[in-house]
Amino acid sequence: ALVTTKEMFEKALKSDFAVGAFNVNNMEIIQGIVEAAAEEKAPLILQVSAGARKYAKPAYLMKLVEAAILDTGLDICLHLDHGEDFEICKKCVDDGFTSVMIDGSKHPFEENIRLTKEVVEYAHAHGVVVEAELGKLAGVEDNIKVDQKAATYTDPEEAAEFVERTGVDSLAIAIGTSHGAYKFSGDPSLDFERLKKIHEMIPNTPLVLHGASTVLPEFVDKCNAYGGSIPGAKGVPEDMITEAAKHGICKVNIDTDLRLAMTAEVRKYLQENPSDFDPRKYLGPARDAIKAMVQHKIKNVLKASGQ
Ligand SMILES: O=C(COP(=O)(O)O)N(O)CCCOP(=O)(O)O
Ligand SMILES: [Zn+2]
Repeated sequence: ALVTTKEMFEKALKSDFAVGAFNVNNMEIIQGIVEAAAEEKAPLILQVSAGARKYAKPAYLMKLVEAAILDTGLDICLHLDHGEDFEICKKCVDDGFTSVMIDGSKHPFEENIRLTKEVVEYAHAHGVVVEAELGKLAGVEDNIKVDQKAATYTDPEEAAEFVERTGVDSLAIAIGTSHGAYKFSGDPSLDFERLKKIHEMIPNTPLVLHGASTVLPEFVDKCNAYGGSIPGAKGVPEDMITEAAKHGICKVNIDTDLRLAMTAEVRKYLQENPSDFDPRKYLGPARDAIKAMVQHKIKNVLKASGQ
């Protein structure tokens, strides 16, 4: 069935695992992710950004997720990723999403609170949970661009006041991650001291980590070997994600690692099979690559198998 994150986050908050939140925008990506979660018997969040809604059209995405539930019997949370304003959050609540993010992190503190409260009121009235964001991620990813200088990490005291005043169900925090494939110019590092302080201040609030892709070198190399060019791409080491799940992180956003796995596979297939032109020939292996990546994340990084 379509479920909220309430139950899965209650469990994740008490244990050392985190729930994978994977971005979707087409059939093969949804199928690959869902098959992996079904095999791992793991809790699952499928998340749709504004860009994905524009790309695939809301009706298609909703029906694909309903089909996934019909096909597997899985409980799945359908989540709006980075909702910019009340309107898109309302639209998704009305469309049947079970969770929405209102990302007010680019606004001043008081405006972020006002906007988040407005969404919480509407969503809760319809049985939908809300994720908000405090602190700014750096980095670039489609519509999500934050100038490095303005990137400021989450303040633990502000986080406590924010959660108290908004009633939000989960909080996305900034502790050094950023969207996309170029997260660090130097050595990767997360501010674990800050994470522990935030978790101490709001121990009952599930925390969310955006920009949590590892940008696995194996897939960067594979992309580059078959016509790609993404030198210097670097993400968050997987052991840091596993560690973060021990200190309040309950939801881990992963998009870039899926993109790399899928793109590497398509590049490889097309280069090795110049006479093929049946999309099933390369979208099939791409789907398998998504499934393998998600299974790896659930099993070895999020430790969410069987949860
Ligand atoms: O946190 C993440 C992904 O982090 P990652 O890049 O480390 O996978 N997200 O919220 C995904 C944002 C995707 O937005 P868009 O569809 O506009 O490109
Ligand atoms: Zn994000």
